[in-house]
Amino acid sequence: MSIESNLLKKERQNVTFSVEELTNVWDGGKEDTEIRRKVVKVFGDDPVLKSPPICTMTREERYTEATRKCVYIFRNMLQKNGIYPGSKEFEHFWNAMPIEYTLLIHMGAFIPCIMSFGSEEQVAKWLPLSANLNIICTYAQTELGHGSFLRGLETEATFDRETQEFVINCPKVSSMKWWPGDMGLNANHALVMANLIVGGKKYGMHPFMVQIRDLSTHMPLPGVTVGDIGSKMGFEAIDNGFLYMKNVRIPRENLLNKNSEVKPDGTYVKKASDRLMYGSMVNLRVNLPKSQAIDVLAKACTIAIRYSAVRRQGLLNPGGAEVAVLDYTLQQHKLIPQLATVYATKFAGEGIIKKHQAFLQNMAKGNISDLAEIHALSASFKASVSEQCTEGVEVCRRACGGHGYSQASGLPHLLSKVTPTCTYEGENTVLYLQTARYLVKCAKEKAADLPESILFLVQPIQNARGNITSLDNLALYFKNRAALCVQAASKKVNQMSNKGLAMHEAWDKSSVQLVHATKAYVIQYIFDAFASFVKEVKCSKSVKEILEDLCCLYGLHYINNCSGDFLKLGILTAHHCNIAEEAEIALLEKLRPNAVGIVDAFDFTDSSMESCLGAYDGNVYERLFDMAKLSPLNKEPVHQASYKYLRPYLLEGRDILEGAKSKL
Ligand SMILES: CCCCC/C=C\C/C=C\C/C=C\C/C=C\CCCC(=O)SCCNC(=O)CCNC(=O)[C@H](O)C(C)(C)COP(=O)(O)OP(=O)(O)OC[C@H]1O[C@@H](n2cnc3c(N)ncnc32)[C@H](O)[C@@H]1OP(=O)(O)O
Ligand SMILES: Cc1cc2nc3c(=O)[nH]c(=O)nc-3n(C[C@H](O)[C@H](O)[C@H](O)COP(=O)(O)OP(=O)(O)OC[C@H]3O[C@@H](n4cnc5c(N)ncnc54)[C@H](O)[C@@H]3O)c2cc1C
Repeated sequence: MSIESNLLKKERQNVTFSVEELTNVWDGGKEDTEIRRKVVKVFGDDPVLKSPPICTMTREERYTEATRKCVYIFRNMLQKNGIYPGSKEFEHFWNAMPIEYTLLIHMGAFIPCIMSFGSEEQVAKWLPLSANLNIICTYAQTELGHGSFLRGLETEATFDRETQEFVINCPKVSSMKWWPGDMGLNANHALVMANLIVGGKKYGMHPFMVQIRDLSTHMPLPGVTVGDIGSKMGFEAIDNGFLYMKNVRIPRENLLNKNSEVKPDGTYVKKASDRLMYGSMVNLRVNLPKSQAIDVLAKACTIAIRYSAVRRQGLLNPGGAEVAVLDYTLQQHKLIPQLATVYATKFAGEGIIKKHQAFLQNMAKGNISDLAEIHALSASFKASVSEQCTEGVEVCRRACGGHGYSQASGLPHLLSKVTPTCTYEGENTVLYLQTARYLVKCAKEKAADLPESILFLVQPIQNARGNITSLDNLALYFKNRAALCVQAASKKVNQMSNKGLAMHEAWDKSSVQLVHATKAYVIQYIFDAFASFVKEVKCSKSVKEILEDLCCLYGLHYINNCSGDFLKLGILTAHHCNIAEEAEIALLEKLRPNAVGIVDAFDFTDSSMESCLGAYDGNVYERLFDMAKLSPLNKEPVHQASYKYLRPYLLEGRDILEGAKSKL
């Protein structure tokens, strides 16, 4: 056994709690752990799902492998293994997915859309076809010229009463659809968001089913120009695409008409609120943070913490042995708070998923009164989590020194996967501003008219009592800060507008404070949700203590990073800030011996991370060497390019050196 493996073994012997029990808490119960492991094993054991490591493949190979595997998974594995939406297996299905996948927009964005925008007949027509991969459909909303400002979208769907068709057109280059996943190569249909025009009148954005490729030849249909947008920062396996449509005709029935309809005579009938058009985005904002950001940070923590426990560099005691870098307080200060972020955002996110499910049940009964609250919450939660996880993964990557820059560490892949979560499904700043709008409105309301999650905004500020680092007091600081920040930002908007600025100008001039206030609001939500979870969870004392420490660390780390805010608002004194700083350092020291145990509890398989630094056995150096040998550049002992371009000068060098030798 290598020295490094031995070090990791010793770390595990020193853990003071049951790793298996923490895994159960993380998964949502013992039964969930069993189900997850069963799903992971079925996928892991299947030889069809084996591929070379992604860092040894070209983009084309990665796209091909991911498509091959995903077609196999969605056609052959899901049903066979009882993995269907609503089942426990489905909840844990992400943990079993290959490291790269395609067809995600088809499965994860289009299918939910057809369910929320389609009438019963339309769902009956399109759902079985798409579930069986008989059609592949992308979600084509963003255009080359517009992504955030949806009222600015330019693609048009004009009703032709004569033929009972819609004519789809992208009037300018900037109007072509750009970015949608699965669109460049795989899709033969697109759910196109286009401006509906009937009898010369514009009715705004509506969803249309548009066939873009021939079903037998897969060739683009007349009027359709479609392709892959090219190499990106990451997502190499995914065919994000462009789609330029010129006079593409679709039948009238292809307007997804659950919420609005165009009758054969051209009458436009609105059946539900326009805002439900945005429902598919709320759905993804609620559901994607876990698999696309939180689990990504959890993997980065697993890699960085295991590696830091075996990487020895420098001395703590002069004259002593070299220490594992995890023993440095500064390394702990980088990495252990990231673990706290993983836990806080995961348990807060579960609360939002439950709230969203309750909203959907009410909506089915015609009640959408909670729409504004769930929109505000999901928008700011997606923004905050994506930001925290992206920053966290980069901290983990840099904490691994030089090896963190190598693809073999798995960290660049994780970083390039988490970074676009700040942009897709709503650019973060734009989403924060949406929530700000809601908060400013709420700040003017009476308590009786507000949902519970927002009541603190209008309630009197309470003073903390007792131990300043207790979870209750930390929760109170976050609430007080959020309330004061929202009130201050609202006040600024009002003052600007009272001075004579138009409302939109007053809003823009206050937008820095508005986004700041929204961040304060969502952090208080996340902290509060995590603290409530920790209080209520049923588990042993030792596991509870780990969770309490992580929760406290999450709060303290955040406060210490922006203590200026708490001081400015009079929530904390300089004395409090000193106590908070020392309390954080003490918690790092306390959690250090359990750090490897806490990441082990995530229970990621080695194959789900493809990391030479983060594998369970800690054999980092052998793995790095083995992976380097697999580099396509090492296929031959002499690479043709170096031979071809360098040889003349090397020969010169040889003659000089050999001449020098003969003179000696
Ligand atoms: C087989 C496995 C599948 C499992 C799937 C499970 C999970 C899925 C997981 C993973 C999926 C994985 C990976 C996904 C990878 C990539 C996906 C990327 C997909 C995309 O990337 S896809 C494009 C998304 N692209 C956007 O995201 C555009 C952002 N841009 C907007 O979203 C709007 O354009 C906005 C908000 C800026 C409009 O701003 P605006 O100021 O112009 O507003 P507007 O006048 O239009 O709205 C007036 C009133 O509507 C309210 N309102 C607005 N939005 C609402 C909403 N959502 N719900 C309820 N109410 C809403 C307002 O609050 C206002 O209310 P009020 O007047 O009362 O204040
Ligand atoms: C990997 C990936 C996958 C994607 N998949 C899909 C998909 O499947 N389907 C799809 O339709 N789209 C998809 N998209 C597109 C994505 O949804 C958009 O890129 C996103 O919504 C942001 O819009 P934008 O690009 O227009 O950014 P812009 O809005 O142009 O943002 C540029 C800058 O302007 C700022 N800004 C914009 N508006 C305001 C404002 N009102 N106030 C202050 N600042 C503002 C932003 O904060 C940002 O800093 C994907 C994108 C990526 C990167």
